[in-house]
Amino acid sequence: MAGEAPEPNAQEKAGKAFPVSWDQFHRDCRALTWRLNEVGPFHAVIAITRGGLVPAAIVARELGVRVIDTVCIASYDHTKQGDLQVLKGISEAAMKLGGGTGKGLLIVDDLVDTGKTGKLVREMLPDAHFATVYAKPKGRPLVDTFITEVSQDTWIFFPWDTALSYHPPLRDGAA
Ligand SMILES: O=P(O)(O)OC[C@H]1O[C@H](OP(=O)(O)OP(=O)(O)O)[C@H](O)[C@@H]1O
Ligand SMILES: O=c1[nH]c(=O)c2nc[nH]c2[nH]1
Ligand SMILES: [Mg+2]
Repeated sequence: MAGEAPEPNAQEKAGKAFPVSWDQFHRDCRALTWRLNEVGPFHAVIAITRGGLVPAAIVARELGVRVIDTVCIASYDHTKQGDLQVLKGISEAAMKLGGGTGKGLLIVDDLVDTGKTGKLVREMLPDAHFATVYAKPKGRPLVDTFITEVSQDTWIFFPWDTALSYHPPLRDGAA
C-alpha cells in the first residue's frame, strides 16, 4: 500500500554494529586455525562462497592444506535473506576425498547467523568439520569451531563490504 513503511532488513533489525578490520579478521582467522590444528588433519577445505573464501584462504595457508573447493550459496541480497540458492555444489573430487560423507573435510564460512546456510551444507557433508570465524546464537549449535560470538541483534560488517568514511564528532549527535 502507498505510504506504508518498508519492512526493515536484517541489518536494520540487528541494531548493533560490529565492524571488523582486515587486521582483526586476519587475527581471528589465525586464532581459528590454532583451534582447528587440534582437530585435523584435513584432506581439503570447502569454502562457502563468497564470505567463506577469505577465511578459507587464510586457514588453508596456516594448516598447509592445498586443496580448496567451493560450495556457492546465495541467500542474502545485501541484508535481506531470501530463499537459499545453491549455485554450485561440491566437486566430485572433493566428495571423493571426504569418502562421500565429508569425513576429513573442513567447511569454512565467515559466520553463521540464522544457521540456514550452514544447515544446508552440513546436510551435503554430514561428517565434515564446520568452522566459522563468528557465530550468532541461532546458528551456533551448527558450528563445531568458531572464535567470537556476537548477539543475534548484531550486524557484522566485514572489511570487504566496507570502506573508511567520515564520522561526525559525538557532540554533534553521532552515535
Ligand atoms: O546463517 P545464515 O542466516 O544462513 O547466514 C550466514 C550466511 O550469510 C552470509 O552469506 P550471503 O548469503 O550473504 O552470501 P555471501 O557470502 O556471498 O555474501 C554469510 O557469508 C553466511 O554464508
Ligand atoms: O555481512 C554480514 N553480516 C552479518 O551479520 C550477516 N548475517 C548474515 N549475513 C551477514 N552478512
Ligand atoms: Mg556467505
